[in-house]
Amino acid sequence: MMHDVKQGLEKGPEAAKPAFSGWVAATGLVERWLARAERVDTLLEGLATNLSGQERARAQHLFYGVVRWASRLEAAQAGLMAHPPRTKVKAVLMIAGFELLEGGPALTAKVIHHAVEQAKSVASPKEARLVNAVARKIADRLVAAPTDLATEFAHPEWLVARWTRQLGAETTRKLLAWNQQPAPVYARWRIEAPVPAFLAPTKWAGFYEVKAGHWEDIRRLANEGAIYLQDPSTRLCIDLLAPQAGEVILDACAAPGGKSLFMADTMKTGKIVALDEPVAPGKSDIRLVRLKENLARAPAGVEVALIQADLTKVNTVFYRNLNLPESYDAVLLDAPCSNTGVMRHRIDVKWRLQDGDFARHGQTQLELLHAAARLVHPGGRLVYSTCSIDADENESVIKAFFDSRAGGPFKLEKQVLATPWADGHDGAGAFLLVKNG
Ligand SMILES: C[S@@+](CC[C@H](N)C(=O)[O-])C[C@H]1O[C@@H](n2cnc3c(N)ncnc32)[C@H](O)[C@@H]1O
Repeated sequence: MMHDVKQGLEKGPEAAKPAFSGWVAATGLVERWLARAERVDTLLEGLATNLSGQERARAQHLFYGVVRWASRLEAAQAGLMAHPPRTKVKAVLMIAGFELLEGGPALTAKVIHHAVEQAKSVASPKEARLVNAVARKIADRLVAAPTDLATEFAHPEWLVARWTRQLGAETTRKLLAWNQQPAPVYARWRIEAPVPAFLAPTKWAGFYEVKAGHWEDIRRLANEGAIYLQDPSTRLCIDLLAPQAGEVILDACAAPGGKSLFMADTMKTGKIVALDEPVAPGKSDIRLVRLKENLARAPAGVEVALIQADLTKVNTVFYRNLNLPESYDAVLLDAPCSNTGVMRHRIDVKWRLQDGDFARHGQTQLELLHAAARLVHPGGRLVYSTCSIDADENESVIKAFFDSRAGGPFKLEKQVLATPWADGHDGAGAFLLVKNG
């Protein structure tokens, strides 16, 4: 049977839905990722719904594994073939390579046999013979001990060099090893009801680790609003902001709304204005769709308003014209960032990131911070937060703010910097700035 590049992906409602295996679905995902550099989360959203829960989990596991280890898997097949294979065949070899890395030498024969059998249908019998010959050499290369951190942990060299300069080699190794581990799924429990047994308590109050094999239950609980899937690190900025009942709060970079909902759950009564920038032409509006869905789940006592605007371009008249407050008891600025604290979840970030991005983000973050600061009531609170572990996006932004005139009325009350290797969850930065009364 021949499949096209969309194997395992939805082709529209009219298309027949054959029951693909997770392995075959993973080949389709890897092929598209290799061919067009589509984002991992976008590709997964399109994964066929006719896969069983187990096969879906398998597809995701293999796809994530390949993306996590991409540079090492690419290096293992480099120069082994006289001509570059079709992307489909490269995808087969990369999945087999990941299984070889994961399973170790004891599984070599089994993994290669399976990959060859799959290649016969996914690609062609001739290409299956190529897979058979090449996969053996890949297996030999993958057992050889890597000589440097970037190769060993499949990260870009420049990023490893940057972290080594900032953190030292030992901590960088811990961070790299952390990033390469499959991430547990965490749920924040939102309702007054007994927590089901497939949610295991964690040391972070209100957060539970989802046990494997319960995806349908999780989907149902999320749809019912009993849980919200988010990492325990998300609590840090909310704890600093400490939303109070009856307050009027601006979530200045709100989409997809995980923290808006967290604040609404914490305050139980009051008002949240959730702002995020308009969707650029040709871009997906999925984050705003999710924001709307999440705001709709806020407790009844919390009034919510959603606005699409560029925070840096609107002034108080804009809010007044919308009948919204011109200043707020508290403002959360959860700024766009490099995502270096969440690379265990956002597995393709490292392949997109560039060295210059840190300075670029820092500049944007400072502009956003200036804009957010203008919207804080006298005596009000402003929390600046990122999911970055980089000082250029955390301490340096706060320092530049206090070095400017806009920082004058504010005092830095408290700051939290979470790092995965020390805290055991995603990395994050959060800074509480209080405005003079
Ligand atoms: C880290 S995300 C926010 C995540 C969100 N707080 C949550 O917990 O779900 C940063 C957000 O900032 C938004 N953003 C970036 N620049 C903006 C701007 N100039 N004005 C408003 N929103 C902006 C992005 O669209 C993105 O949704």
